[in-house]
Amino acid sequence: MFPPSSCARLIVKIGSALLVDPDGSVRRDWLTGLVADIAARTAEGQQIAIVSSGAIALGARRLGLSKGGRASLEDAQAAAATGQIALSQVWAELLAAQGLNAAQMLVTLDDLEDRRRYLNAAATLNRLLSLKVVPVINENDSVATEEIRFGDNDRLAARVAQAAGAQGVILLSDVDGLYTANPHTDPSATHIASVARIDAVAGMADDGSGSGMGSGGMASKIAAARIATGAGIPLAIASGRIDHPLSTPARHTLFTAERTASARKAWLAGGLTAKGAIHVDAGAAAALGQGRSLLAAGAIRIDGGFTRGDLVTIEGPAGTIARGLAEYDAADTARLLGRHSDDHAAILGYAPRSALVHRNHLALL
Ligand SMILES: Nc1ncnc2c1ncn2[C@@H]1O[C@H](COP(=O)(O)OP(=O)(O)O)[C@@H](O)[C@H]1O
Ligand SMILES: N[C@@H](CCC(=O)OP(=O)(O)O)C(=O)O
Repeated sequence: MFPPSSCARLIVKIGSALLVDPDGSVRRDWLTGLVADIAARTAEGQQIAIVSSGAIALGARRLGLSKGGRASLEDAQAAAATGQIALSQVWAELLAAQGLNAAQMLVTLDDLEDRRRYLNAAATLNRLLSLKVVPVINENDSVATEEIRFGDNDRLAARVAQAAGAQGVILLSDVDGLYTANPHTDPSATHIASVARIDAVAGMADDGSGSGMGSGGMASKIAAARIATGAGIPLAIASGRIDHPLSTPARHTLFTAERTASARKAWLAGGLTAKGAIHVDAGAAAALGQGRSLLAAGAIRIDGGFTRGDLVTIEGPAGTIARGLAEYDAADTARLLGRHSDDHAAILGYAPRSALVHRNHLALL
């Protein structure tokens, strides 16, 4: 599928029904096979982050809560808190058996919508992946309130893909893709292999979760596809109802993303007003053109009073060359101008980011 081995960074989202049996136990054998796939890909150099659902389903069973723990927000939050610790334990154990370190990240909608927190989460993800750790991510259900919840991990996976600068997202579900209608209720529904225009398929999803365990359903997967492809990242919906789903070719639906660069550019530029500018020398301008991050050594001066996470333009000798998100506020950026990365800690007195604008958060114009 698309094929995932071609993505240097891949986000794999796993729905509740794949992780948890109806009796409330973890589907360990299946998960062991999936983790073996992850280990094989990691050994080949691919970086994989997992978005794992299942905390509520697992916790509800342990606490004996009705309606899968979804009778009330309080129940769901108690179930999530109880299930999450068990879920993390299983992931850590199975990944360790393959010689891999697991890292848990629990995030709320706010964490990825607020620029500064988004950048922090992105930096953490980036570091974990570069350290060959497997991040296991879920929504922080036990603290997120109803208004601010993602409520489904499909869209969370798409946002995580943006934050990680991933090249692909796979949503593993109990269904092998999008059909013209819900295949469980409409026998005439036919499978769709590829989607280029999301508006054309938006009406095909039933409300709610087919398995009754998750919360998203197909509608949230289509919403996730809109977010991912809008950021230039292709997304596939594939069945996890097979052993070794990441190494077995199988039918799936691929939402294609065209014009990656301009989609990213649109995402960065969309709705945001630049708060300042960083002027760079010709060497830095050339490095940006080759897809590198903006290092302080090539920066000459700044304009504006931006803070960390604000959109800034990057001005080369011949005019504006890029837009990106500042890793430091204006005062700290000014102190770092022209200085080598090794000196940053001594100048600022705190652990520095390596770049003024990271390439994952930079769009060339
Ligand atoms: N057009 C559609 N094509 C495929 N599945 C659909 C469609 N509309 C609704 N569904 C339902 O969506 C379900 C997948 O969503 P869900 O159960 O929430 O999975 P997950 O737990 O993997 O997020 C399918 O099993 C199916 O019942
Ligand atoms: N954060 C929730 C998962 C919510 C969710 O999206 O579930 P699913 O539709 O099965 O992927 C949990 O861990 O139970």
